[in-house]
Amino acid sequence: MPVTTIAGNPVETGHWIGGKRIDSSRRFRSVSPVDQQPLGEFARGGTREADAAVRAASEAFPTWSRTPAETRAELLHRIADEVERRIPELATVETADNGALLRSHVRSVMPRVAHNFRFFADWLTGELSHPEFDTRGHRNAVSWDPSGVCVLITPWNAPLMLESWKVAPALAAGNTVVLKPAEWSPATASVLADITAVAGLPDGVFNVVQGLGPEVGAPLCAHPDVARISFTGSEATARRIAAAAAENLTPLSMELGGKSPLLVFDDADLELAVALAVEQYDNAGQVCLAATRILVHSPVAEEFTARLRTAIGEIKQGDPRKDDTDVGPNIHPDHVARIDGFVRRAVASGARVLEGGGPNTELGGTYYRPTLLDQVRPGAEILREEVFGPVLTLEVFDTEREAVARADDTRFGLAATVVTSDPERARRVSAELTAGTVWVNCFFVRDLRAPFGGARHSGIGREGGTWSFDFFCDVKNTVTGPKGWR
Ligand SMILES: NC(=O)C1=CN([C@@H]2O[C@H](COP(=O)(O)OP(=O)(O)OC[C@H]3O[C@@H](n4cnc5c(N)ncnc54)[C@H](O)[C@@H]3O)[C@@H](O)[C@H]2O)C=CC1
Ligand SMILES: O=C(O)/C=C/C=C(\O)C(=O)O
Repeated sequence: MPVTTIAGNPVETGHWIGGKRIDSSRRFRSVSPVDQQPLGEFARGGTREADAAVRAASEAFPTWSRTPAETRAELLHRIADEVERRIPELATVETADNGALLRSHVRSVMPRVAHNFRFFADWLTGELSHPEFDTRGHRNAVSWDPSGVCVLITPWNAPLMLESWKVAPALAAGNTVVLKPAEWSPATASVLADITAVAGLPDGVFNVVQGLGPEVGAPLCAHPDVARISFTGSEATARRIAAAAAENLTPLSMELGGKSPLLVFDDADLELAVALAVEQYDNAGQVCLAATRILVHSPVAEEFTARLRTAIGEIKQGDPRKDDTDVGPNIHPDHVARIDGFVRRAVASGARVLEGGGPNTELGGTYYRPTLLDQVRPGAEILREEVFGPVLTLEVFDTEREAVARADDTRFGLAATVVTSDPERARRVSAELTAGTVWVNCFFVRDLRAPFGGARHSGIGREGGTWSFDFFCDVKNTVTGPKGWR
C-alpha cells in the first residue's frame, strides 16, 4: 500500500476500511502550506469507498455496541497513550500538512487530542448518568444507547483536534465511525487509523476514507445506513449535507462559522484588551471562534487603536516550524486569494487599511499579513462574511446599547468576547448577546465539560460532555411499573 514521507515520518496514503489499507485508482495531491512542497498523493475515494466503509462500520457495530463500556473506555485510554507517545510525529506531520504552529501542536493541540480521548472515556464511565426518578410509583431510568454508524466530516484548520473531539465520544458511546478528513489536511487522520490499530480497536470500528467532499463526503452523508452525521466546516457545505441527510432523516450536529465580536468598553483593562485582540490572529485567523469584529468604546478608541497597531507591528510572521513565529501561513493559495478578495472589496467600498492589507509575498504564496481595517461601511461584506484569515475590523461605538446591537448584527452566533472591569455591565451585556459561548475578560478558555456550538447559522446542536452523548446516542427512558418484577 502506498506510503508517503512527511517531514521524515512515513504516512499511509490509502483509506482505512475494516482494519485494512485500501487504495483507489485515483489520487489527490496534498501540498504543504508552509513551503508549497508536495507531501504525497492520497487515495481519492468515491461512492464505492463510502459504501465499503459504511458496510465495514455496520458489520462491526453489533459487537462493539455490546462491548462493556469499561472495555471501550480502556481502549480509548490506550489510543490516548499512543497519541501521547507520538506527539512529536503528529505535531510535525500536522504542521507540514496544515501550516499551524509547530510549538502549538507540540505543547497544546496534540496533548488536547489525547485528553479528548481520555475525557470521553472517563465521562462515559463516570459522569454519564441520570438519577432515576419516580412517577406515581413507576421508576424512570435514562440510558444512552449506541445509535449505529456515525459519519464525521471535518475541516482543515485544526484537523486531528477537531476529529478527536467527534471520534472519541462516538466510539466511547458504542458507535462505529467513518471519518472523512478535509482534503487540504488528510495526513494525521491516516496516522490516527494506525494508532487505533496499535491500541487494539477491533477492525471496522474506526474507518477513514480520504478524498474530496463532493466525491466521497456526499455519498457518505446520503447513505441510508448512517445513524448520525457530525460536521464542522462551512455554511455552504452544511446546506448540502443537510439536504442529503434529509432524505434519510439522519440526525445532524453542525459546527459552522462565526463572525464573533470583541467588545472593548471604556472601563476595560486596555493591556488585556489589546492582548485578546492580537490573539485573534492565532492560526492565521483560521479559527471559527475568532473574534474578528473589534468594537471599541469611543472614549478609549484612540488609545486602544494606537496600542493595538503597535502590538500588530510586533507580530512575527514566518515559518510555523520556528519557535519564535507568531503567525504562519494560511492553508492554500486559493484560500489566500479568497482572503485578499474580501480585503480588496472592503477597501474598494471605503475601508481603510491600518495594518497589513495584502499577502506577505516575501514568505511565499500562502502567507497573508495580519491585517486591521477601520472606517468600514456599515453592512459591508467584510463585517458579515467569515473571512477565515488574519483580518480584523475595528468599529467605534458610543453606548452600551449600540455595542450590543452592532455585536449582534450578524447571522452567526458562535462566540463573543467582552472586556470590561464592571461586573454589572459584563452580566448585562453577556445576557443580551446571542452566542454559544461568551468570554468575559478572557478568550479561548475551553473545557470539554462545557457545551460547544453556535446559535443562528453558526451551527445546529451542541457537543461536549453529556451533550456529545445526547447527540451520538439514542437516549432512552425505561419506565418500570409499580409492581416491579412480579
Ligand atoms: N471550523 C470551521 O468553522 C470552519 C469553517 N470553514 C469555513 O469554510 C470556508 C471554506 O472552507 P472549505 O474547506 O471549503 O470548507 P468545507 O465546508 O467545504 O469543508 C469541510 C469538510 O466538508 C467536506 N465536504 C465538502 N463538500 C462536501 C459535501 N458535499 N458532502 C460532504 N462533505 C463535504 C470537505 O471535504 C471537508 O472535509 C472557510 O473559508 C471558512 O469560512 C472552513 C473550515 C472550518
Ligand atoms: O479548540 C477548540 O476548542 C475549538 C476549536 C474550533 C475551531 O477552531 C473551529 O472549528 O474552527
